[in-house]
Amino acid sequence: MKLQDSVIAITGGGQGLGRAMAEYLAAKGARLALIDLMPEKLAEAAEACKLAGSDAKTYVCNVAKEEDVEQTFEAIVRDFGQLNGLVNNAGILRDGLMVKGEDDQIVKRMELSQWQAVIDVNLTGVFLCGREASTQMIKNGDQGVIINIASISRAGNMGQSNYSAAKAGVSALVPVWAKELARYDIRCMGIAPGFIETEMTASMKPEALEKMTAGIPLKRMGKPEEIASAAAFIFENDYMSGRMIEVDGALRL
Ligand SMILES: NC(=O)C1=CN([C@@H]2O[C@H](COP(=O)(O)OP(=O)(O)OC[C@H]3O[C@@H](n4cnc5c(N)ncnc54)[C@H](O)[C@@H]3O)[C@@H](O)[C@H]2O)C=CC1
Ligand SMILES: CC(C)c1ccc(C(=O)O)c(O)c1O
Repeated sequence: MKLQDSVIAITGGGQGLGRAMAEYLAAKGARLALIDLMPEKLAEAAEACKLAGSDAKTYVCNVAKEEDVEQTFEAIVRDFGQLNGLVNNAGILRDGLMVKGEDDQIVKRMELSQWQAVIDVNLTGVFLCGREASTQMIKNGDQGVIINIASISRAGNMGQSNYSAAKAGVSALVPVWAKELARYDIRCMGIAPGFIETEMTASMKPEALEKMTAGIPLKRMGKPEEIASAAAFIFENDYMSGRMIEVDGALRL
């Protein structure tokens, strides 16, 4: 798929990896539909896309709410007249051990609400956006690509029952959608990033950062642009579908 003039929706496009992907794809001529909960962050990200040389519109939407997602994707096609890509990137963390022995007691450390919040956004949100984006692409007869952003945590990371389960789930959806949607000229791929430099990691204590990077074979965190260039590669290569690309500096959990 040519990125020039294609219309790509990015969830969680207001900051972090979502914004980095938006700016990168904008510089390659893609037109962006940025979806997020935070209107101020969306406005800043859209401005950055315009500075990068392209068009961007913003949509305030909770990806975990069916009605929000339906209205958003209808609005995107109304505004742009087409939809060629979706990056399912919005995600949250609510880490905690499942249970812990404390004194003589076993304490439940991960609340059901903590589990459900992550499943709602990171798994159900991906399903809802994938379903609505593909519905609009098919209705409109648009060639399309869906990219699910997973994580190396999909392999199972301590303290992340909720997050690992959701990321394993969105990885499993990749071959399912690749098979179901191929007949409509829609491809589906996933990216599983390792530790990437973001505002969150920038605010970590230097000792903690050093300890974390020491465990990465390439001895550094990834850069947001390295995730963005993987996304661009997927959009531009029409024979890629149904697979995960791991961008993690060779780290295995
Ligand atoms: N930063 C990292 O090192 C890694 C990140 N990832 C994944 O990459 C993706 C992006 O991560 P970051 O940029 O670091 O996160 P971030 O927290 O900086 O940005 C996430 C964005 O998603 C939005 N968002 C959250 N819940 C939402 C909802 N219900 N509806 C709409 N928007 C919502 C937030 O407002 C925010 O703008 C996530 O899926 C994360 O799991 C995976 C591996 C490593
Ligand atoms: C444990 C993995 C690599 C990880 C680390 C940090 C974030 C984040 O800040 O959002 C993630 O989403 C992760 O998957």
